[in-house]
Amino acid sequence: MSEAPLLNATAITKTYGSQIGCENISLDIHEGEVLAIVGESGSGKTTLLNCLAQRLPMTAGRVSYRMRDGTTRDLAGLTEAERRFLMRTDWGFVHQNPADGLRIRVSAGANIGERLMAIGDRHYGQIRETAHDWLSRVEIPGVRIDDRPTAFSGGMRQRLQIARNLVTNPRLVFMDEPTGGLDVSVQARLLDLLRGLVDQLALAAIVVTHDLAVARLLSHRMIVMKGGRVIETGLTDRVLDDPRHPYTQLLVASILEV
Ligand SMILES: Nc1ncnc2c1ncn2[C@@H]1O[C@H](COP(=O)(O)OP(=O)(O)OP(=O)(O)O)[C@@H](O)[C@H]1O
Repeated sequence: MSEAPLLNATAITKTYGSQIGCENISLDIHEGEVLAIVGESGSGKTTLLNCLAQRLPMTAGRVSYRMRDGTTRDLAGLTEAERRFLMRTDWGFVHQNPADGLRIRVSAGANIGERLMAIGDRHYGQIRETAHDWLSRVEIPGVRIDDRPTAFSGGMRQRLQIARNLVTNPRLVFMDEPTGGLDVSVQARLLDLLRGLVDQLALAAIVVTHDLAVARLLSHRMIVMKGGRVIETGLTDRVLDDPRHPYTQLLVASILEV
């Protein structure tokens, strides 16, 4: 892992009127590191993720990012064009609902190809070949390349969304409950696939999940949120095997009882 963090967040707060979304959160993420954000419903996980990914304006705080050219930039200072370019190239965002991250009316191949075209690729044959290659990497048969995502199962759609995000070789991928809403057996397979891709590509990822098994399998480090605040943070195995905060102890115990 490189020493300077890829992304640094300092004292992030987001309020919705008088309602606190998340409060005074600071964190670092390094290249190739997977961070899980866990906590009960309403604890502020999605709010934090969306602030980090610049999808939601923060009430206070700062996010800086080490760009591909090596310079570290305060993301509030990016121009709209720079911000869009960053999101299309170096970042990915995997939504819980694949329909939010796909263009549902165009083919699977076009869903992948579109990201490549957005960064300037113009060679149709090459784009199609890359799309084909990515479909097989996410275990979608190449013969389905011209099918629309509407003809896919939930698991296939989610795998397509992942391919669409990874085709530009991002260094950081944000994921909001990537296995939520799928059958348990489909979840397990998707999680396996995700873990393989994250390893192979040495991706950094920030993964929101309420499922501690997802955190255990995917992440190196985790933060536990409650009421908009971080109440515990540490290496995933340490937090899950030896939780220190009473709330984390409760969270871990409730899973073990199931
Ligand atoms: N658009 C909004 N307007 C007002 N309050 C909001 C809005 N979005 C979130 N909140 C509030 O902010 C707090 C954090 O919500 P958030 O969705 O970030 O939690 P979460 O941990 O992601 O929950 P879940 O797991 O249910 O998605 C909650 O109290 C929620 O009601």
